[in-house]
Amino acid sequence: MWWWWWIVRRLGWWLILCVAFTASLKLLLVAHLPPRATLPPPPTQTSSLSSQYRTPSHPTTQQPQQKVYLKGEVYAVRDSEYYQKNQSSRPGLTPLLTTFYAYLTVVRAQYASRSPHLATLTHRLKLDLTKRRVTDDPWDLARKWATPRSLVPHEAKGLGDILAALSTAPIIAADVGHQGTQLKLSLRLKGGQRAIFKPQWYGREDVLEGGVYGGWDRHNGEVAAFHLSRLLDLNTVPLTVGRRVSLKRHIIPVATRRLANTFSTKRGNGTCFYGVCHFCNKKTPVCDNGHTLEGSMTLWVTSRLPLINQVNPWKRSYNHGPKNTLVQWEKDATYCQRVVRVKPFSDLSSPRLLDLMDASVFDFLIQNGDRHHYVVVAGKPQSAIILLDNGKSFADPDVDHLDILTPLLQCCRLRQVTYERLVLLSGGGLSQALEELLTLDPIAPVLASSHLHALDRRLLHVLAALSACKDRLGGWHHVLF
Ligand SMILES: Nc1ncnc2c1ncn2[C@@H]1O[C@H](COP(=O)(O)OP(=O)(O)OP(=O)(O)O)[C@@H](O)[C@H]1O
Ligand SMILES: [Mn+2]
Repeated sequence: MWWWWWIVRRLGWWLILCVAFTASLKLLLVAHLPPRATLPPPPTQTSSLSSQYRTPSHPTTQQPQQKVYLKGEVYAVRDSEYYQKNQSSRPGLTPLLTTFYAYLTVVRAQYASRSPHLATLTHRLKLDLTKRRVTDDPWDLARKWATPRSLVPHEAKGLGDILAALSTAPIIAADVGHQGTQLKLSLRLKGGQRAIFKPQWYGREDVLEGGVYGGWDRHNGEVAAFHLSRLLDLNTVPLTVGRRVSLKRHIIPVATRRLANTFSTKRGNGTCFYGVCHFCNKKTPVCDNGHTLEGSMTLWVTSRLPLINQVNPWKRSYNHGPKNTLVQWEKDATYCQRVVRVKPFSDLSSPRLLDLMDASVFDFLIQNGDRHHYVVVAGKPQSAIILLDNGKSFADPDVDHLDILTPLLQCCRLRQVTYERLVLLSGGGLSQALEELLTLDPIAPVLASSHLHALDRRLLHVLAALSACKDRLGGWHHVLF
C-alpha cells in the first residue's frame, strides 16, 4: 500500500500549494484596487456637526433604487423617446460627467442615512411659519429684514404673519406684470405692499417633457423655491406663498384698463385673461375654475434695494436653429478659469463666484435651466444673488438636466456651509423637510411626491459632483471655502 500513501501525500502538497497561491493572489488584488472602490474619507474641514451626520442612526426612507435609462447630460429614470433623441454631448461637459458618474454609486451608499439633526432645523423653520401675531405691520417687518445679502433672516419670527398677509390681504390694485416674458399680475395689497401673482397653468401631477426652459411658469415651483432657499440657508428668494383669487371679485374691480382689456368669459362660466407680455396671447389665456384661480404671490423687494440684471457667464445660447452653435462654456471644460479672470469674479473680496455656485446647486435641485441673467442689488458689490423668478422648475420628476450644474462641475468650488447643509439634508431628509414646510402653505400639497423625491436624487448628484471635484483637485480644501 506504499503507492497509495505516496499519492495521498502528493495530493496533500498540491492542495497546500493551491491554497497558498489563491491567498496571495487575493492579497495582491486588494492592494491594487482603484481608490474609488473605497469610501472617500470625510472632508478635512468639516465642522463637528457635519461629521456627526455620517453616523447612521435613522434608517433611510429613500425610494428603492430606480432603473436608469439615460446617463449622459440628461439623467433619466424613465424611458423617453424625447430625451433619447435630444441627448446632446458637449465637449465642455462630457469629460466632467464621465468622472461624475463614476462616483455616484459610492456617494449613494455614503449618504444613505438621514441625519438626526435635521429635525431641529425643520422644527425651527416650521415655528417661524406657524407662530402668528408677532407683528402688527408685516410689510414693514419684511422691508426691515431685506439686506443686500438676504431677504429673510436666519431666525425669522414674524414670517408666518408676512406670508399670511400676502395670501389674504385685500387686493387694492391690479396691473399687468412688470417686464419679463411670462404672464403675471402686478398687485398692490392693502397697506401699500406690492406683489407679483403668477397663475397656475398645470396640475401637480403633470409631467412636462421637453427642453430645460420650456412650458409656462410653474407657480408651485415659486412657492417651493422660497422654502428650499430657507432650507439651504440661502434666504435669497423673495417671500412667496400660494393664494387663490377670484378674478371676478378680487381682480377685475381693481384692474387697470390695459389689464381689464385682456379678460374674457369662457363658455361654462369661467373667467379668463391673457395679460400683456412677450408670450401673452389672446389664444392662450389662463382661466379660473369658475370660482378661483390658484397662483403664487411673491413679495416685491423693497425699493431700498434696487435690483439689476447681470448676464450669467453660463447663459445658454437659446438658439434653436439648425446650426445650434455652442457657447463657450459648452465647448470648453476649463471655461471657469476664464470666468475667474474677469470682474467681479476675479475680485477675491467678491462673494459673487461662490454665490453663483450656490445658485447653480439651487437651480439644479429645482431644475431651473432659465437663469440667463442673475439679479443683484445695484451699487452693492457684496450683494447676494437674489434668486428671483423660479417658475421654470419642477417640469419632469424623472429627469435631471446635469448641464444646469455646469458652473459647479467646471469650477469645483462651493461654500463649506452650503456643502454641510447639503449633507444635513441628504439621505432623503430634503424631501421630508420640504414637504413638512410646504404642508403649511395655503395651496398645499405644493409639490407632488415624485417631485419631492426627485430633489433627494439631485442632491446626491451634487454630492457626487463634489466628491469627484475633491479627488480631481486633490482634497476638500481645494473645493470648500
Ligand atoms: N419680487 C420682486 N421684487 C422686485 N422685482 C421683481 C420681483 N419679481 C420680479 N421683479 C422684476 O421684474 C422682472 C421680471 O420678473 P420675472 O423674472 O419673474 O419675469 P419673467 O416673465 O419670468 O422673466 P423672464 O422672461 O426673463 O424669465 C425681474 O427681472 C425683476 O426686475
Ligand atoms: Mn421667467
